[in-house]
Amino acid sequence: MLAREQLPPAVIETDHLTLEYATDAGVVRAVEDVSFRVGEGERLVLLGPSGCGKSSILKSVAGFLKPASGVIRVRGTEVKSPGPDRMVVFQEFDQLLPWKTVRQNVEFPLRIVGKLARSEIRERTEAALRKVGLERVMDSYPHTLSGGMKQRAAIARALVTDADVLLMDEPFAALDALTRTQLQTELLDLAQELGFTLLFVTHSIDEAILIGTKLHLLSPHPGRTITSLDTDDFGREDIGSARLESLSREVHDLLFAPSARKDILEHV
Ligand SMILES: Nc1ncnc2c1ncn2[C@@H]1O[C@H](COP(=O)(O)OP(=O)(O)OP(=O)(O)O)[C@@H](O)[C@H]1O
Repeated sequence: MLAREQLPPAVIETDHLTLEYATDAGVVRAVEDVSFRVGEGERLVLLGPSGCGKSSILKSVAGFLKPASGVIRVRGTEVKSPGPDRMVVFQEFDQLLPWKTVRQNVEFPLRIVGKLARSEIRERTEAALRKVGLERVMDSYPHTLSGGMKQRAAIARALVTDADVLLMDEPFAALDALTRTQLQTELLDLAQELGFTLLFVTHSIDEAILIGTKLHLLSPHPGRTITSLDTDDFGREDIGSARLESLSREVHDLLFAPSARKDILEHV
């Protein structure tokens, strides 16, 4: 465990976050009293069963859902609305508009902001596409790209606004196992190369261990913190190893076998 002064500077912090939805049947509490901290360049994965509030937390960090209580800060400033510093990458990268080229898709957020000259939009778009290695397909349409290239385009679209915080909500959930593994690896390469800070949601334990430098485990509805785990020393070389399998089993028990929690938490 690092002393607080050795931790990388905080990028995202939630402090006793509680999230609720008003419905016709009354108030639904989705998340209760969840606190976590994501440092510069860290990848924190929110992991928990369906309905525990992972997407709600992501939405609230993005600025689309106001806390019922508690605070969210990004680089020390309270989040009150969406901002260009943090971008959401949705499932299967389906925010890419099929009728626009890769270049047009990536420049789209800059056009919406509407403050930049055409030449600057062009320069920034091309720089973002070069960063993710897509300069060759700038003028292609999304349906002609591989899954990996679509992911790169979606990330370029986030980076073009100078966002250095990416929020990803189960981006690989609907993909076949092989493509999923390939995209997980690509995401890790990009994260290392570009150094963005990542908040990632999944309900796959293996994916969480592979992608995350930290896991934040949530209990079933309403989501409360079970524990946080440091998984920085697990990487792609551990895929299929006994070490990863053993951690994966422990995480499974923490999530789904409350009776096992006490023993496990005593030695993690
Ligand atoms: N717009 C909404 N209105 C009312 N209730 C909602 C709304 N969105 C989510 N909820 C409820 O909040 C709880 C948490 O939902 P959320 O989608 O955040 O969970 P999740 O952990 O991301 O689930 P999954 O893994 O299935 O995507 C659920 O009980 C859900 O029914």
